Amino acid sequence: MAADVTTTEEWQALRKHADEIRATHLRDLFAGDPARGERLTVEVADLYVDYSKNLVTDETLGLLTALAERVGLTERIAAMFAGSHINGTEDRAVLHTALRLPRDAALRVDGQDVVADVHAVRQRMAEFAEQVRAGQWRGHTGERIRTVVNIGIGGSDLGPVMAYEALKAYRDGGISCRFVSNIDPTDIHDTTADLDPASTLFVVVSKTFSTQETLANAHQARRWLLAGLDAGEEAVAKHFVAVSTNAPRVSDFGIDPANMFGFWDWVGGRYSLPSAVGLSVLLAIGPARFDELLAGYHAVDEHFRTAPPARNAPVLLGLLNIWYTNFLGAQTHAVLPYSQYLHRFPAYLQQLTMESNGKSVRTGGQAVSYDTGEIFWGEPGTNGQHAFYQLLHQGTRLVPADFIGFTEPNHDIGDMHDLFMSNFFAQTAALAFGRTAEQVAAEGTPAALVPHRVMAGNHPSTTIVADRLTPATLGQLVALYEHIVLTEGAIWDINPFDQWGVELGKVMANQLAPLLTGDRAELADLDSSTAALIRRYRAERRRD
Ligand SMILES: O=P(O)(O)OC[C@H]1O[C@H](O)[C@H](O)[C@@H](O)[C@@H]1O
Repeated sequence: MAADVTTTEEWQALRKHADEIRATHLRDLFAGDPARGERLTVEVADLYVDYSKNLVTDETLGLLTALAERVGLTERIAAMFAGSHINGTEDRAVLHTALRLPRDAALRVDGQDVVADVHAVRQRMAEFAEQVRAGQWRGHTGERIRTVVNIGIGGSDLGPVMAYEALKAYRDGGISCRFVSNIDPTDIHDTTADLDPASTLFVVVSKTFSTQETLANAHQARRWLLAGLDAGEEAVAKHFVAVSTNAPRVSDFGIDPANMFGFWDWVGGRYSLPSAVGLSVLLAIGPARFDELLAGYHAVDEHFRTAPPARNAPVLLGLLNIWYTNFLGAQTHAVLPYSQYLHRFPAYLQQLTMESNGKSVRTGGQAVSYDTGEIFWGEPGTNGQHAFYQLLHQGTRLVPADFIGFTEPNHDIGDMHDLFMSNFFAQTAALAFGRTAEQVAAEGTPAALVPHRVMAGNHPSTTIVADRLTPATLGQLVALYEHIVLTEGAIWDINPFDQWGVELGKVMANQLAPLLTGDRAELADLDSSTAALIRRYRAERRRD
């Protein structure tokens, strides 16, 4: 059993060192090292990562990488790539990296040729997508498919919707996508309201094919389709395909297994975008672009697998997050993409990071004695600037922030992109260096206002820049964050690949459902709050 990480000398050294850093300002760190802004950077594939505006010195980075070595991070990375069952509570390998291995790679896990399996599904997906995009696959009435509705939730929704939105500039082939996730009936109602069933294809995505929300939405979609076409069950085959690991349940639903695209239990839902779960994105952008997305992921996988910790971008960024969470007291982490196309990226990262590392039990079953799981949040710039940046600049909390931007816009209009990016560069500089009382006074500010206009600075950020938002750079960004998650999980000695905490709410919702639908009346065994709420609800719904 591994020792509690807080008892290691590396952790203790970092704790002591944190006191020194608290007394240091980024202004001094930059003044003392004119090359800092170029030195504390790392390039990974097409991403330029500048971590110089973080509250660290070379000593901090040395101590953090020593901590990583102490907990065996390098071995853990190797174990993941090799297909060891590092998801201990479910006794599973963790192999989302295998989804993006090139065709000529070799990986056998538990006796299976994983690369051959992955590429066989990719091939079927590509062929299907080409048929739909070319108008060879048509709906029941002979109409071309124009709209794809992805029905799924959690990892079966957030990855596809994020990537579809991010890659809108690469859409071709005449297919647009919509996404239904919530069991709130307004979601499917509004999403289908103006659609023509004859030209609509539903992609039902569920790893387990047992998720209440997804099944309820899929059943409603089927009713909507058959009513709209005035057709019988035979129409389903041309308008429904499934993505799942569970073939029997897919066929129970009435989808022909020939129209199912599989994946494997070694792909966690929140890591599943590069599997068949990305089918709706593939339908929108085509197989060649989808391959570029996966190649982008793979480039960062290779970097993570082979680069030494001190030059390894996901390792460095993961360790910085540990530094802020466990030594400097940060509670949250802002992610601020300067790209409107990345507007769902923070929501996607919330599941990736918080469902992965929101754990309080170590791999061996002991309770943790330290904070885990950062709280990720954010909005695209510049919208965030006019909303919550005030707190980042002058509030009392430490909020490390990731700024993500692109040199070239997807649509170049006048000087708008230059104006946009001037905000991007200005914000990280303003956060880091602020404005002193002397500077504010020298501008002629009335004395009483000076304290209000002082910007303390010293607010840390990391800047990630790529030339352009492309399928490849999107894959690189996602893989970067996936591996940051693994790095943090290794330091915290938790399993980032299970999600037992989501279960209780699901079980209880299933128990309560008959009380709301009127199939069961007895409220006596409920707590008084829940019983009163349901009594009131039922009275309003006139079920009593
Ligand atoms: O893909 P599904 O099996 O339908 O699961 C959808 C989602 O359900 C859950 O509750 C899990 O917490 C998520 O990790 C998962 O992505």
